Amino acid sequence: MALSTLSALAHEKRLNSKFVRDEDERPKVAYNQFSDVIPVISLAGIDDSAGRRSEICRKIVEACEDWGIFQVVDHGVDTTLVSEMSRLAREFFALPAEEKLRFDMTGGKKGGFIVSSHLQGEVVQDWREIVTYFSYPIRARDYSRWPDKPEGWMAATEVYSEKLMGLACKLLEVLSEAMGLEKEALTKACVDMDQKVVVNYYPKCPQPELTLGLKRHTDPGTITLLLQDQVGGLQATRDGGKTWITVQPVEGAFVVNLGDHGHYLSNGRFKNADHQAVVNSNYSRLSIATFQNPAPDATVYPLKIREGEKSVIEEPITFAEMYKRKMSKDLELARIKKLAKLQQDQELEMKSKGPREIFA
Ligand SMILES: O=C1C[C@@H](c2ccc(O)c(O)c2)Oc2cc(O)cc(O)c21
Ligand SMILES: O=C(O)CCC(=O)C(=O)O
Ligand SMILES: [Fe+2]
Repeated sequence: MALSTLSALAHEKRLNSKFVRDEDERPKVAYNQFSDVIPVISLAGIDDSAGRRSEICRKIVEACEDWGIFQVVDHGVDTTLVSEMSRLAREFFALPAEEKLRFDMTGGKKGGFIVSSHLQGEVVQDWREIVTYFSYPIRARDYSRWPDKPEGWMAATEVYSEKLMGLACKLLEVLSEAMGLEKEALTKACVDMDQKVVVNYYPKCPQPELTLGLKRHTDPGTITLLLQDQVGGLQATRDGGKTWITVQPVEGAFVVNLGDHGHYLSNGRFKNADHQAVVNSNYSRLSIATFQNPAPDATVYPLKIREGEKSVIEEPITFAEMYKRKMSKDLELARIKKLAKLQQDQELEMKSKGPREIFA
């Protein structure tokens, strides 16, 4: 059975088996057990080179070296626009299934609505619905894949995309300077920057301890700006998934995280944040991720290799190739995991049966 939306499953008592994760992948920390280790940085005064700028830049760079994640407030994106975006996004997910499915993107359509994972071939499903649209470069926009409901959504998303592109470029300027390069170095390395907006909706979940809203990953692109509501669920790890922290939601803030491209361009100096989203049975949750990616044919190679360092990348490759390799690696890992699980189940079955039953 193909999944249409999660609404029906959300009302069941037990979690549908398609969403049940292996024990090692299940949440280790609650969605609302917040940590304050991820810094919240005010950008007020960032354009004033004689004033607070150097202090702000220092904090941003420290956070990128430490976790690859920080939050920004006083970022200059209008608060009314931000709350309009959240309100309209929530209204979209509250539409009847057939309205959302008018934008169904199964079968590889570029943008629209889909349930769960974007990775075909994943064995276990993520407990989320998404609506996504490609906003930059402007010439590549396909408005027929942008939802036309609720009213006002399209106009709000256009302005939102433009403002977030501006904020992302400003943050990349800070990181370029920290690498001892010209301000535009990172944006230039993206050639013609792509932007993709993914709105994640995580319905209430009957057994949240068995599943994830979005499995552990690093974002592939340069930098991601995430707007989250006050529920909580975004988690990060710095030790390969042994321990996790839940990011404290801050009203009106953007969570900023670096992706693989940002990590490689800095030759590993800036971390690509390793993160996931957990769900809960009390509240549904909404987050809006704005991915800033390089153009597919942009070259991926460190912009600066410090003395005594080796490049983290063997040879220059295109972003399209980097993305393809990441996807195949993710799928290969999923395949190995599935095989290992099958084998383990078979061994358990053999052990539970006596030799007479097996050879009978
Ligand atoms: O949905 C996501 C999450 C994330 C991601 C990308 C690639 C992976 O292999 C992975 O495990 C997670 O970043 C994204 C980047 C995009 O451009 C689109 C997405 O839908 C996503
Ligand atoms: O919803 C969240 O908190 C995380 C979303 C995310 O990591 C993503 O969309 O890539
Ligand atoms: Fe992510």
